[in-house]
Amino acid sequence: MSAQLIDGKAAAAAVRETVKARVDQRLQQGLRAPGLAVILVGNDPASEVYVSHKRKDCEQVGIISKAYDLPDSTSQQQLLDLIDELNTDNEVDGILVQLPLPQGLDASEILERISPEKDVDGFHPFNVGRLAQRMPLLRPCTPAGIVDLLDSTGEPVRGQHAVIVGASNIVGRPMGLELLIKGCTVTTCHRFTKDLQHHVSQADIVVVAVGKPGIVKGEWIKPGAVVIDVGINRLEDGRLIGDVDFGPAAERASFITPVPGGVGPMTRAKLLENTLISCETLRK
Ligand SMILES: Nc1nc2c(c(=O)[nH]1)N[C@@H](CN(C=O)c1ccc(C(=O)N[C@@H](CCC(=O)O)C(=O)O)cc1)CN2
Repeated sequence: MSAQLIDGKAAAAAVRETVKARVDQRLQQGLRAPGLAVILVGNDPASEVYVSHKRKDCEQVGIISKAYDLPDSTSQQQLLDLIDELNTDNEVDGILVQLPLPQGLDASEILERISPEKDVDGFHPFNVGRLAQRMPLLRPCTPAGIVDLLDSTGEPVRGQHAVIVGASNIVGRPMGLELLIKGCTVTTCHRFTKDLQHHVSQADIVVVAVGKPGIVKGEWIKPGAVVIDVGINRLEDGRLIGDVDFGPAAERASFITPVPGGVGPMTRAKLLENTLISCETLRK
């Protein structure tokens, strides 16, 4: 492997430390700790793991997390009512609804019900619109974390050709908006893209967020490119792998994120940062 690994765990630890220092300062000033409501509906095993990690992260930095573990049978109206209640709860700065939601629930309607200033996932159309207009307030956590990881390499980002594989609302689309703000020329590939290899092989920066192991082959990577792998795929033997063929890609890339230990930890750290931003600047 010739690429340097981008250490998401270390970067996330640094973000947590900054958030914790600020929370401690608030407490010393007699201010309340930030509060985050974490809503989990159903029993998707991966979501249960992510939510429990998020709750532990909160504890570590002094954010008060309130747990709402709801059954699979929760109705759209019950979830909307809970969000209405949390929107007016003065001790709640952030509301997070873990995705995916069970079938039958309309995630768009639910996410849009969250007050934009409590939307710590940054998924509300208001926050996406702010990002699109280069005036971000609460930024979607995964793309915001990736920007920090790119900056941490010390490589130039402005003027680079970034190719994003995957056009989801959570990652691909806001990633494009973040990279436009950073001054990249952005290409977004998706399920109808005709020649994925052609686009990926042109990229100085490749961000892959599809959820399909091996969708990007190592030999497609332009020598010296920076590779960011957002995919988290669990194999039958329990191992986690990304969307990119890691070994061959690492032979060609200058920097690459590992899975696990790359983008995932930063996604969680950015949630803490957003909760602090909401508490300190948006809800004062
Ligand atoms: N409401 C949200 N739902 C979902 C989001 C999101 O940002 N907001 N993103 C993903 C899942 N996700 C966060 O919720 C997430 C996934 C993975 C990790 C992570 O730390 N991964 C570790 C490995 C963890 C493991 O052992 O399974 C790593 O990559 O090192 C954090 C957050 C979908 N839903």
